[in-house]
Amino acid sequence: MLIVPEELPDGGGAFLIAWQLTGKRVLVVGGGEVSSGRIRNVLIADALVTLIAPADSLHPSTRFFVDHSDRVTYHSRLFAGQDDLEDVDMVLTAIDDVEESRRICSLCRERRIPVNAADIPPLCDFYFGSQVRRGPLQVLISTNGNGPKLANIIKTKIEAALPSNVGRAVENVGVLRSKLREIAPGTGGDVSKRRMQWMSKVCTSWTLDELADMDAAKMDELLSVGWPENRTLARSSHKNDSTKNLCGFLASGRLRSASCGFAIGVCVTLAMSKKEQHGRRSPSEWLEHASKARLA
Ligand SMILES: C[C@@]1(CC(=O)O)C2=NC(=C\c3[nH]c(c(CCC(=O)O)c3CC(=O)O)Cc3[nH]c(c(CC(=O)O)c3CCC(=O)O)/C=C3\N/C(=C\2)[C@@H](CCC(=O)O)[C@]3(C)CC(=O)O)/[C@H]1CCC(=O)O
Ligand SMILES: NC(=O)c1ccc[n+]([C@@H]2O[C@H](COP(=O)([O-])OP(=O)(O)OC[C@H]3O[C@@H](n4cnc5c(N)ncnc54)[C@H](O)[C@@H]3O)[C@@H](O)[C@H]2O)c1
Repeated sequence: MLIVPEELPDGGGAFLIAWQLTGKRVLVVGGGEVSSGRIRNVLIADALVTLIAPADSLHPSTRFFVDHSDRVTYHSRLFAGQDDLEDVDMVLTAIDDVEESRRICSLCRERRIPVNAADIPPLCDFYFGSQVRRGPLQVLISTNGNGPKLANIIKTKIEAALPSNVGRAVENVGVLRSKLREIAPGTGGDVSKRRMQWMSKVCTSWTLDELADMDAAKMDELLSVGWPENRTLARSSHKNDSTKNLCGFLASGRLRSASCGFAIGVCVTLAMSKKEQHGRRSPSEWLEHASKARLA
């Protein structure tokens, strides 16, 4: 829920976004080691790369991308001028010539093409950051130019703190969301609101391990039983078979008897004590715990 702010935010930060580059053309100028890192970063985002750099100066990893990726178009020469900027959506310079970087950046600015000049912050429209990637999970660590090495050190801490299955959990939630959109399509309005509320409930009531272990059958059950009845069938409340059937049955509202309330109470208590015993945490609880424990 959006709370009306009491004061304006402090400035001095950068705008953090997950820029979508699928099918966009990125020009990389320079073929050294830094260039190869840049190429890798934009290939991960499915960009189309044009590389301009003399062949005799290509770093082996840059050469590898030229030789193995059909998304990389290579020109063995120096940057020629504005014609090289035709139909380009983003420019990354990684050259050992600050004056030439300056010239390329000003040509880009004339065309309003976003540009990064490696290690020359005043010329950059955006900075690179240190990155953690686990499947579709992407964490960007930026010190906003204050300490790139520190960004790298913090990245290592975050990597060590993340559970190994976090990427799988995110992937599964993505699959579940797209399946949900198939059975409950539409943008905006009540259906969208209901979808968002239900997905939020699934993410908060299932543990990270459970989300990571969610298979196709479990997703189908969630969508065919949980979604219509607005329940999340959180596995922690029906892990063993005796409670599973009873709780599922009772909570579905199909059994109408005087014993109903008592039975549900027992199931919930059992499930809750089980949850406490194993100390399982939902992703949001886990993140809160991890940030306190590891980054303190
Ligand atoms: C994240 C990462 C991505 C990447 O570039 O690939 C990155 N630098 C990385 C490493 C790194 N860079 C440098 C060192 C040596 C130690 C040190 O100086 O601290 C190390 C550490 C190492 O090599 O281990 C030197 C350096 N970097 C910049 C300057 C110029 C200046 O500050 O004026 C100088 C000094 C040159 C000099 O002194 O002459 C500038 C920038 N570097 C940035 C990003 C942007 C700000 C990011 C942020 O603040 O978060 C920004 C502003 C522009 C940009 O390039 O986009 C990558 C981490 C990869 C990883 O995760 O391991
Ligand atoms: N951000 C970082 O982590 C980081 C780390 C090291 C260096 N750097 C900086 O990045 C830049 C590149 O570093 P590197 O180690 O890859 O350098 P490098 O010297 O290995 O490679 C430079 C490349 O640029 C090419 N080049 C030079 N002028 C060109 C032009 N006009 N047109 C096309 N290609 C041209 C060269 O032929 C070569 O392929 C340097 O300015 C360096 O200070 C950044």
